[in-house]
Parts: sequence; structure tokens; C-alpha cells
Amino acid sequence: MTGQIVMSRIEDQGPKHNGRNGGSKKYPNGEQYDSLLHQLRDRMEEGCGETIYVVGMDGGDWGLEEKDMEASAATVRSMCEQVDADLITLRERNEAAGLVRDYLIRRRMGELDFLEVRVAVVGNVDAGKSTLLGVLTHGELDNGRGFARQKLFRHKHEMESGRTSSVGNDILGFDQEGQVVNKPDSHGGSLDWTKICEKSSKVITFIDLAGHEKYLKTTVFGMTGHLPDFCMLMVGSNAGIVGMTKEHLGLALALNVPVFVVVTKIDMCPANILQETLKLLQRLLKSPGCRKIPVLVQNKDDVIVTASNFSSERMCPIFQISNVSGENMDLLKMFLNLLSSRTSYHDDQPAEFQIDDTYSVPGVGTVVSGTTLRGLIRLNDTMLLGPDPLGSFIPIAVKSIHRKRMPVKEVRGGQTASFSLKKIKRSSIRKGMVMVSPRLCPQATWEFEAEILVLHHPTTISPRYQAMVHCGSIRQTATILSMNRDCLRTGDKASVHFRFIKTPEYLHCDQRLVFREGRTKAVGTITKVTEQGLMLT
Ligand SMILES: Nc1nc2c(ncn2[C@@H]2O[C@H](COP(=O)(O)OP(=O)(O)OP(=O)(O)O)[C@@H](O)[C@H]2O)c(=O)[nH]1
Repeated sequence: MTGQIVMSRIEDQGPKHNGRNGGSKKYPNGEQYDSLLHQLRDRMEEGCGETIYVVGMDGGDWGLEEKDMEASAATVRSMCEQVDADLITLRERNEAAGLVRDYLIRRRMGELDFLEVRVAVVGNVDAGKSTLLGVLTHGELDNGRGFARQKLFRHKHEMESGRTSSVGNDILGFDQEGQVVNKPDSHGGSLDWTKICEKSSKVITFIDLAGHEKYLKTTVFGMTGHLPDFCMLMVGSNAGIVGMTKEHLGLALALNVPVFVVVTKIDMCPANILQETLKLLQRLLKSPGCRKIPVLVQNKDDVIVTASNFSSERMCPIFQISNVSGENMDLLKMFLNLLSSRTSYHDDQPAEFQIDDTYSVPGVGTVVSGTTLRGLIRLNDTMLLGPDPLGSFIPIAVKSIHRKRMPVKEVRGGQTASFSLKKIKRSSIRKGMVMVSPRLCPQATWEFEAEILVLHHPTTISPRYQAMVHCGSIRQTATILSMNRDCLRTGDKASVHFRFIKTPEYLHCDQRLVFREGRTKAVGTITKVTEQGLMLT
């Protein structure tokens, strides 16, 4: 093994993990070091503050002798100092020519900052969604009779019926070492969000979307409005692929949200039934409608490989867990810690924030919560809030910002936040409104065109048909004014001209939308937004 380093190897032959390739970093000269540093910065930006880095390639071979590995590791450590990041060893393995090491490189976070990843949780009723979230966030296993989920229920009627109907939010914090920081208090078992965020370098927000068909509306809103980075599809191993499972998978695929699957209840499922469920699941994921590559995650190596290839590739990891015995929970947690946000941000982009909920807080006033789509919003910035029913936007000053109930000074693209607004009545704010930078000169839109695909419709769709459009946090009925075909049936694609029936909305080209009415579902992409003054009547 020579001590030299050939730069082209790093770019050309490193293992491609979602652009996170590594290489041999033994004894680079100044120029090579700068180039490596530049690459690392790019990768960290692409991964929203973190990247998986593989060290140990020399020539075409995998593996370094111990002393070369230590030299390479020292180079990487020094680069991490330059970019103010921590270097965490994920695994070390022996390949033909020696050692290979996988590192997680994660930006150091100040006390009030953390990386944020949103995971939508879907799956059929009784698949164990609420239970898994209870187990993950409260660190106590279930008893198989609903113990763990009790901690999550927010509404009385849910407590009584055992069904989740609201879009709940649960958080799971990981420290720099990848350990869970959630510590429920000893009385009542409640979680202190501020403490979790302070101790975390990454916070996973789970958006628990209901499993019952009755709540499909809520599920669709959660999948479009809360901008999940990833979707966790839960399947009960004994029940298999039933009820809403395919529906939820289809929705995630239609909205281009990468999916991973968690098969639960393996403690109580006979081996042959578990195998049957896994077989059907793999067949479904490989089918022409999904075109995924299912991977059964069995060990830490599988976690690293699937996490590294997850967001941009077709890989679909499948975990098999028990909420009662805790089997494989460590693999799922490790995977969650390695997921990175899909929304990269640039400070210089004009800020956009979409509102998905409003509250009246005694002593504070009106509070809006939602997701920052782009740019940077700071305390005391002036933003434009709208559109109101006439399509206007009004200036408002940002007087307080909270992330996960914690006061902060700024919030960036990809992060959820809430703002308290002065002198604004809660009743004048609706879901779907936005707060944007005045630089954008925002316009409200009554009409738009979209390319849509009808996923399911019992008869045919033709002009004047009305249905609910979900787009980001917008949820409003729209009428089809015209389309480039006479009528649409299941499986048809068309270019369709829509008009909102109640108020104009703030829309962008390229936004994904879901068009839904009862069992009818269509998905699409906005292709044209009509300026306010130019509406057709
Ligand atoms: N034995 C066993 N029981 C489980 C496991 N996971 C969940 N359960 C039980 O399965 C039942 C249903 O779990 P829930 O978490 O309520 O299911 P859900 O998917 O959240 O259902 P909805 O919220 O109604 O959509 C509860 O009684 C749990 O105790 C598991 O891994 N093993």
C-alpha cells in the first residue's frame, strides 16, 4: 500500500452513496487537501449539514493498512475541524486489502439549533403506528394491549375509541453520538420539548397520520401540508397488506416522498405468516406502479447502506420490529438518526413560510404554525401575510419565533416554526395562507393548470366536476373549467384548468397536488398559474 493519494480516484471510483462518496485521504498535499475540503463542504450542503463519508479506498481496491487508515482518519478529522463538524465512526470493516471505515460527519449545532427531519407515519388501522411512536419517544416498550400508545393520544374521543384522528406531532431527539435524548419525566411521563431540542443535534418530527379510511382527508393533508421528508409505512406482520396500506403507499409515491417500511408485531406472528407478508410486500414494492428496490434490513451494515442511498435512489428499506420485545428497534433508531432533510436552504433566497395551523394563545394572541419552505426569517423581519379573500397581502412584523416550543432568533428553509402575530385576529387567517418576503411581490391566484393523473374514479370526470384540491397546506374545492380530453377515467392523464370556488390562493408552478372527492383521487403537478387580473369566468 503506498502512501500516495490520487485525486481522480476520489471522484471517479469512490462508492457512490447518494453523492456521498468517500476515498483514501492519507497524505494529501495542500492543493489536494483544499480540493477534498471543497468536496466535503459541497456534500455537507447537499445533505443539509451532514454526510456519510467512507474512508479506505486505495487504487481500485478497498481497504487500507492500519497506519494508512489512521493517517486518512487524521486528514478527515482535520477537515471536520475546518467545517466545524463532528466525526462519528459508524462502522469499521475488513475488506480484501485492509480496513474500511464509514463516518457520519455532522455540523456542530449551537444549543438552540438542530437538524430537522420530518417523517410522516402511515399505515392501516392497528398496524401499531401510535404504539411505535410511544415506544420510540418515551423509551418504554409496549405490553401488546395499548400501553405505549396511551402516551400519545391527544383527544378524548381517540382515547376512548383507540383511533388516531388528528395529525399529531411527536419528536425524537438524537445527540451527536446518535443516542436518543428523550427523557419522559417521572410523574405523568410527559416530554419537555425544549430540553430535547437543546440536547439534540437532530430532531425527528413524526407526523402521525390516521389509519382509518374515514380520516383519509387528514392523511392527505398531512402528506401534502406538512411537507414530510420521508414516509414510514407501517404494516402489521400478522394482518399483512390490508385496508389503507396500498392507498397510503400510492399517495407517498405520487407525492415523491421516499418510503421505508416497518413491519410490526413480529413477536406474535407465526414465521410462515411473517414470510408471506414480507413476500407480498416485496412484490408490491417491485411492481410497475412502485418500481422500488426492497431491502430487508437485518444488521447495522444494511442500515448504513440503505440510509446512504435512501433519499435519491429507489431503495426501500424494510424493518421488522416488535414494540413489545424491542427486537430490531436499535436498527430503526440508527436509521432515523442517519436520515437527512431533503430541503436544502440558501440564506439569500426570499423567504416563504406556509401556514398549516393557527392558535389563540392567552396573553400572546394569534399564533401561526407551519413550515419554512425557503430562505431565512429573522426576528423583526417584515413579511407579507396573505392572501386574504380579496387576494391581498398585508405587511406584518415578526415579533417572536418558536421552533418546537423553544424561542429562537431565526428559522430557515426546511424547518417548522410558529410565529406570534400582533393585531391580527385568528379568524382572519386560514390554513394555506403564507408569509413571504416582500421581495417576492406575491400574487394570489384563482385559476391554474395542472397535469393530472387519475388514480381512481368510479365513473368519469368531465368539465364542471368539483373536488377538493390539496396543495401544500392549501385545502379548497376547485372546479374543472376545461381539459384537453372530453372525460377522464381511472388511469388517464390530462392537462386540466381549475378554478378555486371560494378564495384565491398563493401557488407556484411545479407544486404537487392531490385532487380528491370521496373515493376519487387524482395527483398532479401545477404547470401554469394565472395572474389574478386574468381570470376566466
Ligand atoms: N404484540 C404486539 N402488539 C403490538 C405491537 N405493536 C402494537 N401492538 C398492539 O397493537 C394494537 C394496535 O396498535 P396501535 O398503535 O393503536 O395501532 P395504530 O396503527 O396506531 O392504529 P390507529 O392509530 O388507530 O391508526 C395495540 O393494542 C398495541 O398494544 C407489537 O409489536 N407487538
